[in-house]
Amino acid sequence: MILDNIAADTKIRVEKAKKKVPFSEMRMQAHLKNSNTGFPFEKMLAKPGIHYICEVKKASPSKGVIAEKFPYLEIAKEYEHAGAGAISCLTEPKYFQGRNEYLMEISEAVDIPVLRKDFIIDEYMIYEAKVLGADAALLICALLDDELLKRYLRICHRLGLSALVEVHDEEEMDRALEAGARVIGVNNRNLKDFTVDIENSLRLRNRAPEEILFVAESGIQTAEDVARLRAAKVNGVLIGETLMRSEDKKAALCALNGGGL
Ligand SMILES: O=P(O)(O)OC[C@@H](O)[C@@H](O)c1c[nH]c2ccccc12
Repeated sequence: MILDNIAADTKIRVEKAKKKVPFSEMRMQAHLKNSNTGFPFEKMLAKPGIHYICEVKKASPSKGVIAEKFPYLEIAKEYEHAGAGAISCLTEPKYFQGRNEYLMEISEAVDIPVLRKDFIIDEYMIYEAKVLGADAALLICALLDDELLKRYLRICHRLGLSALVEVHDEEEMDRALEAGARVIGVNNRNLKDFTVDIENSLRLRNRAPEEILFVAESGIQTAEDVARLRAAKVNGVLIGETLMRSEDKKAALCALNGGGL
């Protein structure tokens, strides 16, 4: 499966990174940063209504290159001005053409929380996320066993980073809850065949208790999609491709929100 290949490549990437900045050094740098953040990503999602996590993504394994022109800083600022609640920034280089620098520069340039979107398979990447300026990091349930998931959640929270724990089905949802996830994202994209179905989020919504912040991810294209998720009391929607392909991000976000934001 694609996820196995990405995980294998990510492992090689992390080993290389550790040669430049060793683990102990990265961890120390992360601990030098302020951990008393108040978790702005979670605070934003906890406000009433539905919130938009807008993704800065050049390419993906399912779609190839999405944005030939990729002025990532401008895109991030446009999202912020359009009313985004947070920005999701891909840092995976091979499959998504992301870069750590994008995250670092974007987090400097905007005032809203920034999520590191990557395939975290080593705690080094959590410390790195903190050093790069992230407010939140994605933890993909399918890549981590129960023990690691718990451990990585604890590391995130100690650093003042929120963790968006990504699940695909009931079993992973239960694992995420058991591990102590405070924010759960349901990915509507099936990573085996790349089909997307927002029913996945709608179906899993009620399996998480009220106090858990809930994000619907992937394949969100229309105001009707957002309206259905809003009605299901989803706290946030993570949208990439639809916005990346829109010339006018503000107009696109307004339209998705049903006419205004
Ligand atoms: O472009 P879309 O279909 O709106 O999807 C955004 C986001 O959900 C998707 O990029 C994503 C969801 N989970 C991921 C994990 C890794 C990389 C990317 C992702």
